[in-house]
Amino acid sequence: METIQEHRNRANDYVHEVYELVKKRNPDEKEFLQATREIFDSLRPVFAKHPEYIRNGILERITEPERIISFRVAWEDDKGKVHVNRGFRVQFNSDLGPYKGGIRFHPSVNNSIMKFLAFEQIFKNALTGQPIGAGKGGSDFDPKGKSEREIMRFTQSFMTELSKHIGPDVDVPAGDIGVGKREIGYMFGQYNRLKGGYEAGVLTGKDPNHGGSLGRKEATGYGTVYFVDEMLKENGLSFKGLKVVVSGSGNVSTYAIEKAQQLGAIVIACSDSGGFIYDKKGINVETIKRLKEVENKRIWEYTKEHPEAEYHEDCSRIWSIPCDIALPCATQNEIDEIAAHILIANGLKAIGEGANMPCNNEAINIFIENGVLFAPAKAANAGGVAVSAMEMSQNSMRLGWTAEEVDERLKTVMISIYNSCKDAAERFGKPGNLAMGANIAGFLKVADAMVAHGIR
Ligand SMILES: NC(=O)C1=CN([C@@H]2O[C@H](COP(=O)(O)OP(=O)(O)OC[C@H]3O[C@@H](n4cnc5c(N)ncnc54)[C@H](O)[C@@H]3O)[C@@H](O)[C@H]2O)C=CC1
Ligand SMILES: O=C(O)CCC(=O)C(=O)O
Repeated sequence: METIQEHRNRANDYVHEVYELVKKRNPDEKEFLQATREIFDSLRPVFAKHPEYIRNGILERITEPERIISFRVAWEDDKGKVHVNRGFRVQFNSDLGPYKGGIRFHPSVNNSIMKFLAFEQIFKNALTGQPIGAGKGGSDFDPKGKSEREIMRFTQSFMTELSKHIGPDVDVPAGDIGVGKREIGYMFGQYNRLKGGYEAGVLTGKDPNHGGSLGRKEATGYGTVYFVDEMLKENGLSFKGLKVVVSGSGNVSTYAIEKAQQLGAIVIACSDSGGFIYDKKGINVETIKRLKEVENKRIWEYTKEHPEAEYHEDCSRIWSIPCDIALPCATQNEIDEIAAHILIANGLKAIGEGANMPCNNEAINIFIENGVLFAPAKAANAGGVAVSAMEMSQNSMRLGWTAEEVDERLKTVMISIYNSCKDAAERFGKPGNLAMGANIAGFLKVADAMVAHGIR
């Protein structure tokens, strides 16, 4: 009989050994290594209790994508000049369903960023309880400054290659940074043109007037706020009257601002990659929607209509504004240890990750050690992909649910994810640590499926 200590030692050795292997195999992929490190640190108690996962090589397998597709995307600009970008789709894990995850168009896109995003998606998608595997894709194409027609031509060229690798039961992409319902519309049109039919379930995040689900646009931001609200309630707090800072002003940020305001919060700041606005009376979210969704303008233009608001360059300084709740909803690694210390010194009570991996691992530890309520991305931003899975269901059934019905289902999913994280954290000896709870609860679901499906 092995002692508990022997189980622990074996689990630690296993985690250490596999992490070294992952590092050796992916030496230059810093975002991917950051994401795997964060998961690995949470899973030690799981391997101490479940040696069968060690026997089945789950960590070795779950950190290697099932498939990575990388391809050339050539397109012509309005002046007839030819450009070449690189396209990616990382099909990471299909043990729970078809690969599912967004497409990002941003100049920073590379193998490491695609892999970290697809890896995070494994655990997030498992937490939703819906039958979806994990993937992510994108291109280093920069949509900034491109004309409508250039975006259409690029997107069609991107889909011409991607279409060979996706399908409603194979891989179902959606939007992410730089990809909204316009780009999804062009991709959907091109996919169906190439296939010679109409496969509604091949993409989600479509326009609700053309095969999409009501409520998908709002789902990630609303879902983040529902999750944080549940966490606040459990700790005797609520959004009412609290000051909130939200980074970004895109899809996730806008609807996080809207829902936080509906719950009584005063949202005092938001940003874009150029800088941030500070409006101490509260941001006018309708102005943000018009500026960003309709007019495609920069955030500083807000101050033209709201002269009481201040604009500051350097978006990273948004975290020096004193607030009770921070909702980072823009991009990865926007909060480091310095920003974390500033937020805490200014009285931060809670943080909800709307973006993927917006806090680095040091910042997460600092928040948790200092008693800040921490809602981790894999759980808190899962509302978007959860409603995407609902869009897939509606497409299969060839019917559409009302916005109220989708919102009710979203709320139920977010509360259920909260409870799964809370229960897993308690069961594995770290009550209240939702980051660890999310990693463990998501992992257990996928690991059991991987054992059941055999070594492959
Ligand atoms: N769209 C979705 O349903 C989901 C998105 N996410 C994540 O949420 C984050 C935001 O995605 P979306 O809102 O869809 O993208 P988006 O393209 O609609 O908006 C991104 C926003 O962030 C701003 N931004 C970019 N870099 C910035 C920086 N360094 N500092 C401040 N602002 C910056 C942009 O100007 C823009 O306002 C990403 O991490 C994405 O992976 C996560 C789950 C689902
Ligand atoms: O809705 C989806 O399929 C993808 C959402 C996504 O990319 C994410 O959760 O990060």
